[in-house]
Amino acid sequence: MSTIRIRNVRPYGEDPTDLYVRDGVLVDTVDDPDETVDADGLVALPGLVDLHTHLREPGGEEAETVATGSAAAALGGYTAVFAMPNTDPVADSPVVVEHVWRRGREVGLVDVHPVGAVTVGLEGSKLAEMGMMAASPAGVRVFSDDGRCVNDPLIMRRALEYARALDAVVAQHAEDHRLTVGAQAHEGPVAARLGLAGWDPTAEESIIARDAMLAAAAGARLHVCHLSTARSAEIVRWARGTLGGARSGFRVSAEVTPHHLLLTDTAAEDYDPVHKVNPPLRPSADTEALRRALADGTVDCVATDHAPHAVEAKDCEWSAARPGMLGLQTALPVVVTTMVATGLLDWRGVARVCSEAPARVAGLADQGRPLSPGEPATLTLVDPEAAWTVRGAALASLAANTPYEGMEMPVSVVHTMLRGRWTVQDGAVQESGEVQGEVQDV
Ligand SMILES: NC(=O)N[C@@H](CC(=O)O)C(=O)O
Ligand SMILES: [Zn+2]
Ligand SMILES: [Zn+2]
Repeated sequence: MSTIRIRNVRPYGEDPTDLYVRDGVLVDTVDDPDETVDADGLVALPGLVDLHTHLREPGGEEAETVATGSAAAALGGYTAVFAMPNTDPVADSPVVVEHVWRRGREVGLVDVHPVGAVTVGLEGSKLAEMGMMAASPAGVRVFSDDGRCVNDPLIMRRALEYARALDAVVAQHAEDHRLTVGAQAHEGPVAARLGLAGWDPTAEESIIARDAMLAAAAGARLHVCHLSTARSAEIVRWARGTLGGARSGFRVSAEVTPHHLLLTDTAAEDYDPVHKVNPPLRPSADTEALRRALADGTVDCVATDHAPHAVEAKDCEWSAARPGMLGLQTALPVVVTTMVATGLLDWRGVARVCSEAPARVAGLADQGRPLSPGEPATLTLVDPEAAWTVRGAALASLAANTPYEGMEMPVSVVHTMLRGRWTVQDGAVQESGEVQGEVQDV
């Protein structure tokens, strides 16, 4: 492998320096590097890690594939993504998770870690082969029925007990489905005025409280997917403190999506299903509380919930449309808009919530690492001044369902590097077509 000098770069937005790479690892210095890149004051961050991505393969290849989703991820500054199992077939067995994992390695743009389903077919009634998925080459350590909630408390308890034994985490899509039958938008004055059936926030909050208690009793790790209300954050805070206390092994973590930090329920006023998402967009009091909870560490990290949908699934009346929106290429700029421009986080904080914390939640050893000698050369270089305008058709995803169409984003990802190899240079994907570096085998 080669040696690289990245000149005049600002790690975490701090003082300019040079970074050196040898054989995929950051080193103190290199004499006579094979390649020199002038970063011209770009901000360097550890490669971003997304705990919540829908890559749609297998079965949904009209909306996204491992290849197109990996390209979108790399362009967004990501070096690792967790692919949700609500595919067709569902990723509830070693054969499906291995397929996704192998495709990720073949594409080679980001580390693709399959999330295993908690229950067979996401049906909520019978536990999936969690142990077999954990033992497979895909080394599954995150389990979720995302898209659906593990609603049955006894199944959830058993899943948490297995997860604890496997040193894995259960990521819950917190939604009591009994409370959201037919729900279309956040239950409140906006939905009432628009004539859309309300999605009761208690459906989310009650499951988070219940799961925190089940996880504490099991001494297990629970991760809350796409937390969306102020009260949900309060419950996580309580679970960490009062409930957490002396219980060994118990830990609750939580993620918030960029769209729940920026957009509010009034977005539905245009009846454009591009704004339909699960959980629904909430009022501004919630968005603001979520920003504060992310800043103070109550919410650990940002996760995109990148949910590509084919035109047919979105180009229809609101109630018939599928929920979900694109996120990988707009996540970092939205975090800058909502958290950095508002003074809630600096670039160190962005590295924490977009890279270090998600890597820690998922137990990744070689992602979310400091930008220091001896660490993997896995990073992204961001131009903090380069604004761009979002065009769904120009994004790398096969689908175009971005809620930010025509919106100006304040920063641009310029280069992304995975273990010493450029996956993106000057905003363009560098195709590799082969497995690069070491992906954590088990
Ligand atoms: N978020 C969504 O609205 N949709 C997700 C499922 C999910 O994350 O619950 C999808 O798979 O499309
Ligand atoms: Zn979900
Ligand atoms: Zn999801």
